[in-house]
Amino acid sequence: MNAIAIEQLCFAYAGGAPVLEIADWQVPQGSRVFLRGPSGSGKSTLLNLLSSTLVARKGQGKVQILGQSLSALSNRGRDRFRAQRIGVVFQQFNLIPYLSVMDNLHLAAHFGRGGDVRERATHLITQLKLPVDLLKRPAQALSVGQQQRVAIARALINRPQLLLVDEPTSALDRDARDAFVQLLMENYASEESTLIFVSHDTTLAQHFPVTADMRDLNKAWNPEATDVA
Ligand SMILES: Nc1ncnc2c1ncn2[C@@H]1O[C@H](COP(=O)(O)OP(=O)(O)OP(=O)(O)O)[C@@H](O)[C@H]1O
Repeated sequence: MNAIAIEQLCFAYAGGAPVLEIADWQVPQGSRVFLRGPSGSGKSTLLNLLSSTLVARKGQGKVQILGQSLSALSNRGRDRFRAQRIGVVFQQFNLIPYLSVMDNLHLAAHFGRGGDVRERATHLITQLKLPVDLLKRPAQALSVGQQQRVAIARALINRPQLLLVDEPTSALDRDARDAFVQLLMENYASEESTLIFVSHDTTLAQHFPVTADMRDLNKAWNPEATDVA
């Protein structure tokens, strides 16, 4: 099965010209894809459509995730689908600062598949090489690197089949970036799990068997209309 199947997508923000046009893009389950592209080429818009934070309206084409058409779901159905099947690590980690690490993980699990959250949280934190007593600390009392690991734990707590990662490494130095990608790969390895990793840092592409470039994928991208990073 494909983890992602896009057909005739032509997405515009309200009142604007199309910013994302993808005729056909399929990502088989189990793929690990490095997604690159200049600033403004539509990477975040694409990730938001894949996570169903944005939805292609009628006539804007088809986005299917794990065989499910996202526009066929109600808002509530999409929220449930996202919580149960998709994990995200976005640029801001979006941890709730005053809640403990455990409560942040509990909150994510509450909207997901359930099960023994405490045991799974402890297991993930250990796997991510963090001390277990960190679970009791408020998220705001952690270093940036620790918050990043907790954001990975939160994304993995519901055992997502699709993981979307958007440049969480931009604040880190080169060695820390490589370590982050390695950590992700080690902790998110199964034949069913699909990873889409967006970054400007092309040196990270070496960790991925497949690279996709928005300049090829997005026919609406016009380099003259946007600033190029
Ligand atoms: N909320 C929005 N409303 C209107 N236009 C938007 C909105 N968000 C993004 N755009 C436009 O959509 C296009 C693609 O932007 P997007 O943020 O997806 O690119 P990106 O490749 O992620 O860029 P960056 O690498 O700088 O984050 C740009 O022209 C941008 O100005």
